[in-house]
Amino acid sequence: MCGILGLLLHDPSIDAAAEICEGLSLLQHRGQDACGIVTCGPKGRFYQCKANGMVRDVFDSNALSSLAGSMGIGHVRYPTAGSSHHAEAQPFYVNSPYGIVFAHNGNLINTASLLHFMDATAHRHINTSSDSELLLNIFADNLQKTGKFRINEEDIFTAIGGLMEQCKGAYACVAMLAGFGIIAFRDPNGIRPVGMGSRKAQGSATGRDYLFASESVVADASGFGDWEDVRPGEAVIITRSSVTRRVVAQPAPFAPDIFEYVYFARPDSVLDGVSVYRSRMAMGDALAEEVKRVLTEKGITVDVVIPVPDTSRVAALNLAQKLQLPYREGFIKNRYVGRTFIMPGQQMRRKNVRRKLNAMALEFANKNVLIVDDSIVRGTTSKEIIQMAKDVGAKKVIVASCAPPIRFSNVYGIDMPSRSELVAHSRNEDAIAQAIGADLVIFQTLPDLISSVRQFNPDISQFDCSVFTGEYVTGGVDEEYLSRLEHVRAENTKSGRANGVAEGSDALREGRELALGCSGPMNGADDTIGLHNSWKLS
Ligand SMILES: O=P(O)(O)OC[C@H]1O[C@H](OP(=O)(O)OP(=O)(O)O)[C@H](O)[C@@H]1O
Ligand SMILES: NC(=O)CC[C@H](N)C(=O)O
Ligand SMILES: [Mg+2]
Repeated sequence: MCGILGLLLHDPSIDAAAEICEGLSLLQHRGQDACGIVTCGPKGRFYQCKANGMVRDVFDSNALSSLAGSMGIGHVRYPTAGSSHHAEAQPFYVNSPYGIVFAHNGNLINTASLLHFMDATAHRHINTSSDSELLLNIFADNLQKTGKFRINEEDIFTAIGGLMEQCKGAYACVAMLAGFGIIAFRDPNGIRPVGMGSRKAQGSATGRDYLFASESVVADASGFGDWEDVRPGEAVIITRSSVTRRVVAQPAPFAPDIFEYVYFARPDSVLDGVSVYRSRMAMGDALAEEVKRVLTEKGITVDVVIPVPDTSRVAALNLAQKLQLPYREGFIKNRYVGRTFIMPGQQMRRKNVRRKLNAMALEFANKNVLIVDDSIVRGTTSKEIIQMAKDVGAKKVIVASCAPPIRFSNVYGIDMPSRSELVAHSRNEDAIAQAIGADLVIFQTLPDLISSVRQFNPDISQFDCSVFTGEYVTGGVDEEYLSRLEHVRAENTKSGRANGVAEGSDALREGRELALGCSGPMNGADDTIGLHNSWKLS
């Protein structure tokens, strides 16, 4: 998952960079590997700063002060395609036509054919293995076809409509055209979120500032109101004089990814009209019923409910209240360690669960504990914390998951391409419990998960639940595709090790070279591309 952001301030004399940076820090939970900002300043010039690292590490006041201009876009990255090389940090830039910068959340599934089209027909060079660079070049190629000296909104809608015909997969995107404005669009199934808000501009009676962001939390924090989701298949173009929006895609089923509500999004965000917080409370309520049923059936009693910080807290509290059981924060989280699931490499993830969570013996000793987590994916977290709970004297450890068993690859922006790394793949519940060392594991049912979210917006008729069902709403993901994906991941893991590259290092992201090939960046660092870099790329 990545976070995207676009900002256009009404007053051209105010710089947007500091506020974009603030916004990106509110989206940090969506991507910890790399981040970047590009602004557009006087004479339509772009100024960029992007690098590997967290927002607080990449941007300091010097970097921000050299990002001139009252409009800009930003990105936090969690790679799913290509590698984690800094050359794939976003936003991406192309100088032709018009000067475009671009940032993407999601993942394309037809990169191989798009790459061939770029090479054989469009004759555009793709310099990295990132699917986002490819997406940008499809957009640029479509704009180029207008052949115009200056373009207008109609041309942009046509270009994005064309892109939506060509590109398959998940994409929520923001773009900026030099001296023109900012643009957001969302794939026809609306798999990934992006919304927009506005506020009264400082010192102006009628002027307004505009924001695009992956999540509404950014709008809340910076005083933007009138939050609205960009609709599936819709493009929104904001210039200093107008806001124009249009659905440019052929109708397709609206299917936002349900995993945003389970894990990815911040609880204080509202996505597609659903409060993430409320949906997690509902997940806890529904899971309580399932836990009660299973515990009664098995004749097991539980003494205490313990959440796995952070994401499961909301659901665990509701579950405990529903079951009238004590709720205890038995695991204390080191606030300086980020999310472990989105860290690169299994070794790093495993090590960081231990660094991040500490079990308080007092809350575990001689008790039957019910540990609640939002999801069990690779089982990295559960395996470690169950051992920790046992080490401090827990009698029985039962694990309850707010999500059903995850048995299938994600191809829409979560880095889970290979089924074999999922602990629930080819395992029933007893085998999962055994694999993670639990006495019992209880999963939410899929209908209960869906109704926990859908009850807050019945207009959402379906969700992308592919990680639970293996059904992919975009089509184009068959056994051959998935096997190839798994093969590529296995090969890359092997070759990374063979080259002596440490797991989790910059040079290796297991298996992310899907379809785009492995051509490295031509120039090593992006400061050769003609932008005004405020920061030397690491
Ligand atoms: O089974 P796994 O592969 O371990 O993945 C699932 C775990 O990873 C996530 O936690 P993470 O530490 O990323 O974030 P959080 O602090 O927001 O819970 C998620 O909340 C689960 O705890
Ligand atoms: N998680 C995402 O949204 C990733 C975006 C893009 N596919 C990349 O790898 O950079
Ligand atoms: Mg967690």
